[in-house]
Amino acid sequence: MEALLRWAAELGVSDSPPPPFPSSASADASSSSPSSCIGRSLVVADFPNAGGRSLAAARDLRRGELVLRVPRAALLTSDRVVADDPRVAAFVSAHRHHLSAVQILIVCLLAEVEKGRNSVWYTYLSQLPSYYTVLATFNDFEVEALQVDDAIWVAQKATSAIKSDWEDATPLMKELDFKPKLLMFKSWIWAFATVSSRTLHIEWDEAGCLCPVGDLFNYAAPDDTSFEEDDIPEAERLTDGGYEDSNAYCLYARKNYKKGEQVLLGYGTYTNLELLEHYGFLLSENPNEKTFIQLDVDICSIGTWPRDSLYIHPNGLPSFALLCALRLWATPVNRRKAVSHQIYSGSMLSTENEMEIMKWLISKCEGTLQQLPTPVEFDESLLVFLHKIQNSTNCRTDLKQSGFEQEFAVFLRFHRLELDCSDNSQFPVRILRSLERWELAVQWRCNYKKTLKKCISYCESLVHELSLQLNKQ
Ligand SMILES: C[S@@+](CC[C@H](N)C(=O)[O-])C[C@H]1O[C@@H](n2cnc3c(N)ncnc32)[C@H](O)[C@@H]1O
Repeated sequence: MEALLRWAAELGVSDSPPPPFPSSASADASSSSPSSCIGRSLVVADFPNAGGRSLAAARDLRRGELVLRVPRAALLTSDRVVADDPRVAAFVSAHRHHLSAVQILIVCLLAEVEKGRNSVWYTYLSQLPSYYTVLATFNDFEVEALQVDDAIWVAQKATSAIKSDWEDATPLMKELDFKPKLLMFKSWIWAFATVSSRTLHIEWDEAGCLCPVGDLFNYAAPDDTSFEEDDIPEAERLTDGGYEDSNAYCLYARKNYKKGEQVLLGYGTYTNLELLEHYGFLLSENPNEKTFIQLDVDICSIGTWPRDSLYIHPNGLPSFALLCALRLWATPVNRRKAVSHQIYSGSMLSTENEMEIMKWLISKCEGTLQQLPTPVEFDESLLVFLHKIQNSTNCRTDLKQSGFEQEFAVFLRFHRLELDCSDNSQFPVRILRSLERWELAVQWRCNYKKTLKKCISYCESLVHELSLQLNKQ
């Protein structure tokens, strides 16, 4: 890490704003060491329960302060790799018409990996994670563990899209004479996940750029109230950053931070499945989470609401659009036109109509939960077990006590492995990584089921209230 921070300093990456007057230059020079690009506003720190390696405030930071500036010379982009290497340029240009911007960036990244120590990006590349947990890395066992059809479909689609991207780009990589290891799908997935989880947006390339040091910020959901944005007028809201006229990527503090606190970026508003797909993690509390249930086509097509607006919020409440669609759907066909203004304004139509849709939602959520192979309580205990077994020094005993011997036997069979923990030996690395992804899948489905349960409770209490009202009438 020190080597990366030194290398980045040489390229002009800095966490201190450029001095406003020449006289302050000496003060700046004394506070930020040339051996590191950070230290004045940020330090590298580990947050084991909040994303691992990241950047923390080196001092109290004020909302809106520039915390990191990464000049264009330090950004790894396709055009930079191509400009530095005429051979790569020639081959890429011959294939550009049939490859996407992301495929080209992946090939450029792998071309730099291929160069090893001869790459100008070697110091940066050496600090990249050696593996990822994005959905496309999930094997069949881990995908099945998601249990919910929609999520399984998203995972399978992600893998097949990446596979077809890899197949399309393979002739170019062969022309570039990549080593057999770098031609493998595994290497492509690694490079894809690097690009997917670490690039920042730039205007001139839709694949984005890899931003050394700037890619060490972990994520917080953008409308997290900790960002203190609620009472700021839209026009004054601060963005996390972007590429600016000053020819540098500039990143700003979105809230006040105390010294030592983790400084977070809002990469965008993602559901947990999207976070898992693009970044390989999920949030136990995600304000942007959307829980979708299977809806008949007559509900989906009843109004003008897009399908992705018909969902359940993390607190169990149906989305505005879902509520409106159900109210309209539960109205007799010949009355629908007459009530449409009420529907679109979001008003309840009648106690009976509201009771009917609440009861429908209860039975839909109950039916969905019943069809899933395991109840939420089982998933919760499985999560405790999976967490424990990954850090276990005595897995045979831990396994016996857990009651998950059967599930674990299926897992081991999938990996064609015999359990041998008699000598307290650790699991092989590939098994530990699979356990990590299995845990993520169970975490995802557990959150899904909890939301459906919350929806049932919410609807039940509303039905109760409404029936009291009906009795009074
Ligand atoms: C841009 S990188 C951030 C730096 C990264 N932690 C590292 O060590 O290089 C994004 C990755 O960090 C991890 N990450 C970011 N925010 C996270 C969070 N809130 N919870 C868990 N993991 C997170 C995920 O693995 C994600 O793909």
